[in-house]
Amino acid sequence: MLEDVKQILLVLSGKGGVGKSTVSTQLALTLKVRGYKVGLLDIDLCGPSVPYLLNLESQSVHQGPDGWVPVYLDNEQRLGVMSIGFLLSSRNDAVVWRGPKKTSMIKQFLEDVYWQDLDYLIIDTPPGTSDEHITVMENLRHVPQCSAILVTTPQAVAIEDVRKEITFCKKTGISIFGIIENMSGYVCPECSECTNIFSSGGGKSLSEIARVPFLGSIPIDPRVGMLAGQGKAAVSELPNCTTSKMFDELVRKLSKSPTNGNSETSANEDL
Ligand SMILES: Nc1ncnc2c1ncn2[C@@H]1O[C@H](COP(=O)(O)OP(=O)(O)OP(=O)(O)O)[C@@H](O)[C@H]1O
Repeated sequence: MLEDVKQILLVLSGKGGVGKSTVSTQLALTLKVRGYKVGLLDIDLCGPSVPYLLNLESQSVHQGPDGWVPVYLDNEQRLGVMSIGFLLSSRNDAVVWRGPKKTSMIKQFLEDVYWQDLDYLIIDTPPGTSDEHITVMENLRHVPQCSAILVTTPQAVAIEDVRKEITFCKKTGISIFGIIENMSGYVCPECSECTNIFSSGGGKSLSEIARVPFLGSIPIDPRVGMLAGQGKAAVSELPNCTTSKMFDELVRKLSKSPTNGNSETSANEDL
């Protein structure tokens, strides 16, 4: 079924809490708003946040004749979502599984969801390089239309972790579409002035050293934070903010790159 997907994007980060799920959901929502058919697969088995971010927590998936039917955001059925969160009876339930069970769940997510024809499948991953990553990378490394978007924040420790993620992609043979720096400065909701709280520019510098495309910066914007849990696209609700412009630009870059970023071949091997 993944053969029917035109482009697959793995959203990765070295550290937790850097905004990976926010980037995954806003990218999926932007693609939907701009007319594409999108799937969003949340493979964070221990902390699935996509059902909450898209206000789909009360939904559940069901088995159809062709596989699991994803949960759709609305009746248009242009954004389908799959997450372990839909299989748990309550948000407070914990998944306490050893590696082999996690591996088998991820394989089912990759093989048994009936996505139908998708323009884009976005895969939101847990932080780091865990069992879930290794399984997903093993299954997707030979899929030519798959590439990775790395999310970091400007702090040195997050940049160091994304450096490891670049090495991980190279070792597993996944091409890198580019790096996004999230929480790059704070936008005051009163005057829209941007203040660099954690500094900024680390993601761009790393992209230059690693010879990986830099896709843009997203500031800390409380209005974007408030969209979490509503399932609303920043490009529709806040069309003039920096975040919306970054996502629209990213969608433009993706549409120009029908298969992948081809950046893996030119990425710096000496990180
Ligand atoms: N640019 C931003 N402006 C304001 N708030 C943001 C921004 N990016 C993320 N947030 C907020 O930061 C919190 C963490 O974001 P998110 O859940 O996307 O991170 P994550 O990297 O996916 O975390 P985890 O490691 O738990 O999966 C959320 O409350 C989210 O709304």
